[in-house]
Amino acid sequence: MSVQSSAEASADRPAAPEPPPEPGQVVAVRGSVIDLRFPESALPPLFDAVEILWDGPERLVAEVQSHLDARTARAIALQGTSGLRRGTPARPTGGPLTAPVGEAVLGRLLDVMGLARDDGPELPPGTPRSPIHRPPPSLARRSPRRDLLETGIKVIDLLAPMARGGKAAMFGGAGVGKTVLVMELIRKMVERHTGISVFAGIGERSREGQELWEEMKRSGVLDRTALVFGQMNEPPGARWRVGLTALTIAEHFRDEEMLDVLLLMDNVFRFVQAGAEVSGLLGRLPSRVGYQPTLASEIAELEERVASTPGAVVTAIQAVYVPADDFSDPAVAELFSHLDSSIVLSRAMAAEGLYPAVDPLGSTSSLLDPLVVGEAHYRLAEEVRKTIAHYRELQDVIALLGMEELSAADRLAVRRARRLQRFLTQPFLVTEAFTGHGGVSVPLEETLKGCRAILDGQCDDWAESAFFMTGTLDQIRERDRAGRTG
Ligand SMILES: Nc1ncnc2c1ncn2[C@@H]1O[C@H](COP(=O)(O)OP(=O)(O)OP(=O)(O)O)[C@@H](O)[C@H]1O
Repeated sequence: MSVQSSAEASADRPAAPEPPPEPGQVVAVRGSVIDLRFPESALPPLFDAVEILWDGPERLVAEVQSHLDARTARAIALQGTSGLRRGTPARPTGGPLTAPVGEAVLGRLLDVMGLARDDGPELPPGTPRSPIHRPPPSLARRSPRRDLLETGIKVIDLLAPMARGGKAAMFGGAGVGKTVLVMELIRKMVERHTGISVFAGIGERSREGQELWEEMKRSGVLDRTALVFGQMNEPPGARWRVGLTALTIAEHFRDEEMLDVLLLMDNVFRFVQAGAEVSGLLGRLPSRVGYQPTLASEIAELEERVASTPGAVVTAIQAVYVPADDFSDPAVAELFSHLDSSIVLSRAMAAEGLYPAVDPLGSTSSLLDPLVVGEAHYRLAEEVRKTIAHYRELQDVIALLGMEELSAADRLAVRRARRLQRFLTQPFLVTEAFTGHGGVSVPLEETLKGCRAILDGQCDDWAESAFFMTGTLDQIRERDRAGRTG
């Protein structure tokens, strides 16, 4: 019997396929944090995904966050880890987490991993996937747009105009109307938007996701929309990464299919909050107000990727929860700096029922510039702000001494400011069911005409109540007349 040397034997055989990556194993589990040990040559790089080969209720994937030594990685799980034991095998996937992209995701509701979470079938096996971590487009490839996007919402079009291809956010404390405003914008824009829409539901209630799904179905735009959810009942890892999954889907449509994208994110604060939870779980020292030390870079990592390129436009609308109504909160302050339009919702206005409770003085937009909106619009907006600001200054005096103590000029200013405040309210399409008022859309031209007329004193004698929750000046005139004759 002849014995072949091992070298001869391997020369005779055809080349063997690459062996699978060396499996590692779980060495510690603390909630969502998993420590994994690998052979030294197989330690996965930072941000790579590792599959935990367990027999738990669902697929378990973790993202590497740090290297404890040459063989041990610390990772954050994207699903629940309850029941996971030390010694469970784990295999690096050879790259970062990927999201399914393209045609197949339209009309579907997905989770952070891109798994279908609606009642439909799994995505087709050949669906292309893209890594969720990638750099933002270079400055040379960005094409900032300054085309006005008329929303039909008076106060926004007048004081914080939005841009097609820009980034806008609604800021506000709990229950002041962020979600209602985002839903209204979706209703108004999605139907006339010709591209596709991507919605990221980050850390909010599952019920809201369900309502949105129904809303999209009703308005017939679901087949042009992808919804990605990581809601408040999911682990921090899922809430932290779900925004990137949605962005990856949006980027594919922008870069590969050259389609305009409407990107909606509710709620970006929950992304920051999830990042803070992850940071704490990983044992990093907190920074200001307990936030993660990487707060600014995490926000930039998300926001910088929301960009328009010469081929296609990405218009982003975001909701931002403001904890304890504190606008100096570091996360909120950091987010402000990334936006074109910041729409601030005021609790005092919501308490008075002045919906949408958009604060005329706190809301800003880089588009409110004479070179973009024109000199007349710009001056009018400034005049509206000045009149309302003056009224606010006088409010304490009025509360203490009454209107009678004001000068005639101040009384007139108060009269006009109150009419302006009411003129800037309007009923929404999405609130028809519970307010009983039919929703209205007001063209910018009509908004400007109305404000001009109020400031010029043409409506000083009209009943104040006629201005509340209506549309154009003509409708208000009719209401006022009806009130007098009726
Ligand atoms: N434009 C509006 N017209 C009438 N009512 C409104 C309007 N906006 C908000 N509301 C009232 O305020 C409630 C809370 O609104 P919404 O859920 O949008 O707040 P939110 O800021 O998203 O709250 P949270 O931070 O708790 O999610 C609504 O259920 C509704 O009763």
